[in-house]
Amino acid sequence: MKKEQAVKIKEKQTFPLTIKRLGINGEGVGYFKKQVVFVPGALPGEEVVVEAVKVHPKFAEGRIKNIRKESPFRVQPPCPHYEECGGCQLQHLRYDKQLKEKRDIVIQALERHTKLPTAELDIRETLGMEDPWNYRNKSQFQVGSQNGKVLAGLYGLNSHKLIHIDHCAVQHPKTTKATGKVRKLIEKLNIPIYNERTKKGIVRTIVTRVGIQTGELQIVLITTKKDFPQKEQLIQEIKKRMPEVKSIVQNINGEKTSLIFGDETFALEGNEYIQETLGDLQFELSARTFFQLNPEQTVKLYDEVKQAAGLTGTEKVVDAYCGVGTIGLWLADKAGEIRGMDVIPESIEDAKTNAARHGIKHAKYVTGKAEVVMPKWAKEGWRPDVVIVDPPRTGLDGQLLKTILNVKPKKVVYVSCNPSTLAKDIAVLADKYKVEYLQPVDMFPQTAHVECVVLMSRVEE
Ligand SMILES: C[S@@+](CC[C@H](N)C(=O)[O-])C[C@H]1O[C@@H](n2cnc3c(N)ncnc32)[C@H](O)[C@@H]1O
Repeated sequence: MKKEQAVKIKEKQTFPLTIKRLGINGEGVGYFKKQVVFVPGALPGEEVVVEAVKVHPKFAEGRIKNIRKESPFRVQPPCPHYEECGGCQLQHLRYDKQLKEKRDIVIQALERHTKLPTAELDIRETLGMEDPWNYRNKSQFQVGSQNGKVLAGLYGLNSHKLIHIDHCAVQHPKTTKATGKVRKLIEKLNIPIYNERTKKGIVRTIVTRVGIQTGELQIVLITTKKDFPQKEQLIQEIKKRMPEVKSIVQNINGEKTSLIFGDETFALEGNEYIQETLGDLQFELSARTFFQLNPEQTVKLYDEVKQAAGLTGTEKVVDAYCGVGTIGLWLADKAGEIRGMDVIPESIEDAKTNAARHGIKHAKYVTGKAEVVMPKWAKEGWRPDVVIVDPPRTGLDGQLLKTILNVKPKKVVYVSCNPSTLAKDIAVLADKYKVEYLQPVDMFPQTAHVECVVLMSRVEE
């Protein structure tokens, strides 16, 4: 029998659509004459009229023209920048439903990339927040100027238009307040702002991180050059007006790049780091180091990792992609030995300091790529019992997956911030590792992001 051909949607075509689910980026997903259509802002169960704005060979992107039947879970987004900003994708969905949809996003990724029977898997309810706002401990606001005014904020959704932000619904208010004060000082002192178009000027980005428990603030000025007019004045003014700032740091990025940080970082005033507390542990955080953005949820995430690892006090543990060593140190009282690695040298320095200050002697940290360091340890005959991985969104490198399969740890605990790469990596390990359970954790309420802790145990041979 001849296969039915999908009808091609045309650009600007308008058609009705029933939204079936949310896609990985939080967009509504529906099917029009067998073609998949992604519609930002549309919610499952809604009947919408959409206009096709872009047609690709395998899918189309649509824009809501009107909503014929609204989801009962649709709510008014509280943030005035929500429509144009693009930092959050789900503010228009009631929070308890966000948690359910995030679990569904994980299930969809597993169905797409693995052969696992998702209906039989233990996929737990997403762990959410009591108060899912103002949780982000770090802001990275681009700086721009308009009619002599200095602006600081984020680039708009799919655009290079800078959205000036004074209040952000998911940022901790201390970060936005501090950024606002620094922005005003830069304006007052007439310090040249970097222009994205002409590639001229000095100040590119203001990064502000707060220790939510300690109250300490760090300001990082990312500039194209080391020296600039009124630099000393700016430092003195920040010191005078913002006593809670414990660290003023400069990072130089003179490249024509969209990367935020350059390679050179140094303190201008105070320490190079701030301190933050998680549970009973204290951490030093340098400017370029990764530290979880939502400390309240981080405690839940790390407790889940600890429970999944199920250590008894003797095990050799790898904390791969360790950042400043947080996960390994969280588990240290139950581990025989911990080895961690990260590509950022400052993170490894912080990890060593953090271990030393807690008197943890059985943790060792090295700078390097997980996919290089793990095979080296294996070659030296060091075999871990438990491997914890917490990679960036790109997931695990093929070489690391191979090494895990070769060294045969009893357990792999996978902490993932991207369900697609998580599912692809699970598929590679699936013959030798049984997925015991998946625990989604909501580290980023109001966005489509979902974190997951997965326990996999080695199948007996
Ligand atoms: C999601 S963060 C996790 C950090 C840490 N586990 C935590 O909870 O704070 C990922 C970390 O992986 C590091 N990284 C990126 N690529 C890497 C690689 N190939 N090998 C080792 N570390 C890497 C980054 O510098 C970052 O610190």
